Amino acid sequence: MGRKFFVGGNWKCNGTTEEVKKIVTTLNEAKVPGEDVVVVVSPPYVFLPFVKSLLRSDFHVAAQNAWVSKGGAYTGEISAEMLVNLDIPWVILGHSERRQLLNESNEFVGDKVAYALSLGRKVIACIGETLEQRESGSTFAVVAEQTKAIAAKVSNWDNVVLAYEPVWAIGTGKVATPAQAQEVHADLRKWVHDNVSAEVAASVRIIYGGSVNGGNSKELASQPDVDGFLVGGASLKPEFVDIINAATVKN
Ligand SMILES: O=C(CO)COP(=O)(O)O
Repeated sequence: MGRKFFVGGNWKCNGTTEEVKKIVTTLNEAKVPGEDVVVVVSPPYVFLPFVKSLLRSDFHVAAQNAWVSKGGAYTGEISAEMLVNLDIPWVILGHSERRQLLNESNEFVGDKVAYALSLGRKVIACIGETLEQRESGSTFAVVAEQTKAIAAKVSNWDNVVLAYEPVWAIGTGKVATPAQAQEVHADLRKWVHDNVSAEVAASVRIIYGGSVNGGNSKELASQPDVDGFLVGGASLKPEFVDIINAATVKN
C-alpha cells in the first residue's frame, strides 16, 4: 500500500502574530506537489484558529499537545474536545521536549494518543532515544518500549503517524545520517509487523525529525522507510517549502 509522504512543521513555542502571518503567506504562495504530500503545520495553541483561518485549504493544522482525558479543572491544558470544537484535525503527542521537560511517561503518552483518537483526532506520535541511550546501544529498545506503550492503547492505526525523532538530533544541527534514520525506521516497521500486523506495518507512516532542513531533506526522503518529516526550526523559514518538495524523490 502506498504511503503518502507527510511533512509536519512543529513551530514549538515560537512566533508573534506578524511572524505567523509571514510564514502562512509563504506557505500559501508555495508550489508543492499536492497530490503526493500531506502538509500539517503546528503553531502554538493561541494561534491555532488564526492560522487555520488564513492557511490554504489543502494544508492542515495540528495542536502541539492535548490533555489525556476529558477537559475540566486542568489549568494550562487544552482538551481534545476543544480541538473537535475548533475543527483542528491533528495533534502532536509525546514530543521529546514534553517527555523530558514535563516528565511525560510512555504510559501517559499512550493514554493521550488513545484519547485523542477516540475523539476522531489524527495523531503524530513522537518517539526517540537520547544520546546516552544511543551510545549505550539501547536505541531500539527505547524506541520499541515507547511504541509498545502506544500500541497497547491503539486498536486502529489509520489516524496515527509515528515520528522518530532522536533527541540528540533535535535543534542541534546534528541530523541523523540517512542510514541511521533508515535503520531505526526499518526496525520500527518490523516491530509493528511483528507486534501489530503486517497490514499496519505496510501502511503506517514513519516520519523522521531532528535538524531536517532544505539541504538534507531529499537524501533522507530517498530512504525507503522514511515517509516524511517532522520539522522544527526549519518549519519557521521559507526552506520548509523545499522540505515539502522532497516528496518528489518518492516518485
Ligand atoms: O523536534 C523537532 C520537530 O518536532 C525537530 O526540531 P528541529 O528540526 O529544530 O531539530
